[in-house]
Amino acid sequence: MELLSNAPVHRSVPDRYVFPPDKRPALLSDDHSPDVAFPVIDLHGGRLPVSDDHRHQVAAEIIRAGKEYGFFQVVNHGVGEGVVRGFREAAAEFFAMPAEDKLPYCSYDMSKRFRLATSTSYDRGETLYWRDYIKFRCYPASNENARHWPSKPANFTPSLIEYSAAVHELAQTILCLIAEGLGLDGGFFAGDLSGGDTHMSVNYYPPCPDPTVTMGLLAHCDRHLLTVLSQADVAGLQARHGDRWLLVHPIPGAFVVNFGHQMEIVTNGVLASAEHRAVTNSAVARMSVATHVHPTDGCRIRPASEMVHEAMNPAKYREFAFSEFMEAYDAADASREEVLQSFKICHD
Ligand SMILES: O=C(O)CCC(=O)C(=O)O
Ligand SMILES: [Fe+2]
Repeated sequence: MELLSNAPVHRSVPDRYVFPPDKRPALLSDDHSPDVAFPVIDLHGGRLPVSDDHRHQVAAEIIRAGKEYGFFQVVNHGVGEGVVRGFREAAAEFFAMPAEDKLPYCSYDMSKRFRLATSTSYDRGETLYWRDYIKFRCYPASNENARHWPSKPANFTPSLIEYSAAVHELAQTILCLIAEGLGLDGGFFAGDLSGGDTHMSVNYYPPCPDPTVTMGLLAHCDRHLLTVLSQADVAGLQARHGDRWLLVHPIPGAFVVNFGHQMEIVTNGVLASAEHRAVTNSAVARMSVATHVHPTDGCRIRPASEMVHEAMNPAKYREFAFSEFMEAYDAADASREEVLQSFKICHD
């Protein structure tokens, strides 16, 4: 496997990374226009605000942002700066290791519990994406999960344990606020809907000599319930809003939050999962750390009864086990419409 993180610095983009013009990342909109910034929500330290009024206000902000964009950023979220920095540094050190140290982890076998690869497994076309990544289960830090984590660099495991526990707590707080904002019981998403092992993707995009002809990551929706992503201070993430791709402007220290397919299905379409993708830049390497909250494999997924009204708003999706969705997602190469097709109920 040819890793970008071990390649010599490229002076031009090799042909195998050059996309045909219709697949290149031209922004469909003016991303500088001030009216299209994704909402930034202050979480007041990350614990659930105690006063009901205050909590309702934050919950309402989240639902407003979620309905309009499917993406928002959170600040003052309670995850310590040092915790984020600690894991980001360890992950960056991992990508910087010599090829021979990384070789044992290289694999395209999606069942591997810790794997390093380049490009993506979801686009079987010839062109490669300008990206290396690691994927693994990051929480809980059980023996079953932790024994697959790399022993080098030495600070990888301790910093991951701290980071994942803090992001897990933040995700649960956000899920609680989402539930309350939708008029559901605060614990609605606790339990099986968010109780699967949490997965992590760390994406590494080295500087690219010509970002206009390459892509970092293909357009996709996340397959699980909720994503909490750190992109630090380097831009590259774009989210679809209507027919436009908008840049998610980096705010140092903030987390980007977006909904996966399961959130869209459980809320019967109210909180839709937005497509997103990553573009490259020529100046600096970019690293994003995406934490994906999963249902348990056997969890039965269906639109919540509170979100369904037989006459006015019938269920848009049939019931299924989460593991069935995972298989359909792989088979559909992550294409939003194709994957949802086999779970939709037609009402006409
Ligand atoms: O690099 C990014 O900002 C996007 C990563 C992403 O969408 C993912 O890992 O699912
Ligand atoms: Fe994603």
